[in-house]
Amino acid sequence: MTSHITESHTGVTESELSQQVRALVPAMTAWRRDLHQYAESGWVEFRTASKVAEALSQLGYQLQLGRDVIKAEARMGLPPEAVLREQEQRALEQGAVARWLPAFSGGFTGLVATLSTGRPGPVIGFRVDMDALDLNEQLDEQHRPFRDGFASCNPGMMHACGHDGHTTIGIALAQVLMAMRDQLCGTIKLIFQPAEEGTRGAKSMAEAGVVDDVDFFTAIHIGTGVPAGQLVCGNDTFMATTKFDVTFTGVAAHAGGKPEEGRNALLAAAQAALGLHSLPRHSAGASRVNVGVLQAGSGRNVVPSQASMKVETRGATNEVNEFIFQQAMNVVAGAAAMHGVTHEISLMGAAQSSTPSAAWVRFIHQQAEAIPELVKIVDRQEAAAGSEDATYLMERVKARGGLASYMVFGCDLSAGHHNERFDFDESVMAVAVKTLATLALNIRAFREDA
Ligand SMILES: O=C(O)C[C@H](NC(=O)Cc1c[nH]c2ccccc12)C(=O)O
Repeated sequence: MTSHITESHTGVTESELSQQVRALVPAMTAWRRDLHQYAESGWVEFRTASKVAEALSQLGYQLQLGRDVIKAEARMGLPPEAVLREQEQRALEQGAVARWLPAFSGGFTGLVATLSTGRPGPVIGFRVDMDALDLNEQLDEQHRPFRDGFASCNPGMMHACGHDGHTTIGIALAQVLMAMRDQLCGTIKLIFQPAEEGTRGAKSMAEAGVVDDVDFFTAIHIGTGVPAGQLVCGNDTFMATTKFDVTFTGVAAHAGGKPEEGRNALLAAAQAALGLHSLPRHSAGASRVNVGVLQAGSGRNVVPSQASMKVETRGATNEVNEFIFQQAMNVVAGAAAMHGVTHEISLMGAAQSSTPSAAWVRFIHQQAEAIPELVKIVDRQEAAAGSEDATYLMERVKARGGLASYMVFGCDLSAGHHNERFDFDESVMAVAVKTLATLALNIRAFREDA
């Protein structure tokens, strides 16, 4: 760990950093709107990742790409091969930087950019995510991205969770830190992650070892209901979650003439959906179940032989989620048995719960006090629980003796996350860049027992 570092505060003035960031505001807006317009869902962020690679390589960062930062077998919820190929081609047509694409081909759309200062000091890791949601953007004049001509041009893909902002923050942070590298020590690692939605990407980056040398780690999010001007230094409300698909396979038959020869997959799925939503709870904390998709059958007079469901379980702790998930497996198997059909389960995504490191949260809190735009700084929030696969990276850092956190930068939103009218006040990006740069510039001042 890094508590032995005793050099004094770097004395970086807020105004110098402010100037750097202010100069980048027009570029940040342009970046964000470009990424918003060419929204790419999880594992197909070919254009996005290539643009990030091009920008950071030009800045002089050392890059690790694709398979070097993503463990193939640990990826979850990957689209079919044909979709990956088609989306890569589309990215090329939409201006992806061709020379980087081979590294990302086949669903390896992540990268890590490293700045080694050459001066002794800790490794600081910042994680941003790059993927859009599977959602059609609202196309009307009331929605600013449409009005101002930067609504998504990719059907069924929309940045409705702010990851276009996160990616932009990562790029701008890279610029600021490179410009101020003489005032930095140690090593900065900027982690650009694919497929956060559905909690599918982070595990593969954790298992590739991208944070194994990281002493101080934070992931970030904007919005999530936190008011503008507010910073949450150590968000700790993430639920553990398991995402899975179920397919039921029965036997089709004449619904009038020989129904007894059929095995009804639709009824098995319906039975399972009701059973899943009536699972017993756990005394150790909150839990959730959601059957988000159920599709079955092929025709009115045919006993349905096929059904599929997309399901998620969540729990306040890993233990609660595991309990709910195991119950869910029993329900699915039971429903299949009732109707004499077979079933298959595919794991599509997962995340853990994780608690930020108290000493690092304290440091973030102290450093954030110097950012004038932050009018309220809190360590944690009681919030409607969501999930985050950055928890895999947090847990990996902590398991190796590093400190980890998850910061949320509040901002005004036009609609809730995952809504087709979602948009955010872009000024939050500069605030985030300033705050994260401050952490890196002042890391020498960190004290375990401060
Ligand atoms: O499980 C997922 O697919 C991830 C997705 N994650 C988010 O929406 C991020 C998120 C939700 N709630 C919060 C609160 C703070 C930061 C980030 C978030 C979710 O919970 O559905």
